[in-house]
Amino acid sequence: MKKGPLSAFTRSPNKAANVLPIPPARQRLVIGNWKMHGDLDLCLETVSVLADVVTPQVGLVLCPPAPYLGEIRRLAQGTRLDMSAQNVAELSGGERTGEWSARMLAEVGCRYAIVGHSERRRHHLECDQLTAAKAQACLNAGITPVVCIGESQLERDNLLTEHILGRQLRHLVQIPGWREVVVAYEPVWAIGTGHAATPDEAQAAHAFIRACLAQTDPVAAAQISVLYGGSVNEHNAAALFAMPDVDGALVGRASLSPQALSRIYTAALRS
Ligand SMILES: O=C(CO)COP(=O)(O)O
Repeated sequence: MKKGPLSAFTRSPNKAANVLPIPPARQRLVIGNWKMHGDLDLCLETVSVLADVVTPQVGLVLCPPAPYLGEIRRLAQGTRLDMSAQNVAELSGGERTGEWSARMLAEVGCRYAIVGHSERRRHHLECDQLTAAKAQACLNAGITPVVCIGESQLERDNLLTEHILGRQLRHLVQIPGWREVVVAYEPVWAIGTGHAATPDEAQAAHAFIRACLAQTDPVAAAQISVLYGGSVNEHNAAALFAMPDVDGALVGRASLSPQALSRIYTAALRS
């Protein structure tokens, strides 16, 4: 299904009452999360290198620190590049100095927002409930949340990976709009370490994520995009993208090199 050239939207509707429609192909995405790195020069260089690389087949999303969203928007105008925020408030407004709402992100051209990144969970003590509330706030404003989940090294060592992923997903499926989210499997032990999950490890986790979601809605589970994040680079990307349940990548450090991000994107395009 992932790589089929035809989606349900391009086939003529099947009138037979007892035949399920063919689900649309999953959206494939490469997202470059700069975290708290970058500057105006990187905005210019990244858009210059990537603007002509993007095709409709795979989304390419730049996720700079919030102060640079306006600059990316200006530079990327008229291209197929999309933009994401790294964080968003769960509220639609109010007395919350230093926060911003999903509506504001939508207004300045963000199509996505990352929620529940392990660095937010660790340094800002964000929990599963708050992450789910942020995801719903995004959906209410017409933004697609990229919901990060993943286990720590200690949890992995104690064979708790499935337990942790299951808990994180249980909270997610309680929001009404969960079928519209993008999930990013980001094992904490792989983030910033240079040790990515192997393709088989990523595939096993992604299949488990889909199986968990299928307990609530099998059709939605088959259609949701599940990205892998954690030390993705231009050398390991193609093997990860070859896995049937890996629909793209959330790239950290390597996205600070526009050339590396371009090569990762090209690997996604060829998968
Ligand atoms: O956290 C990540 C992306 O959100 C992954 O970061 P790295 O690619 O630097 O490991």
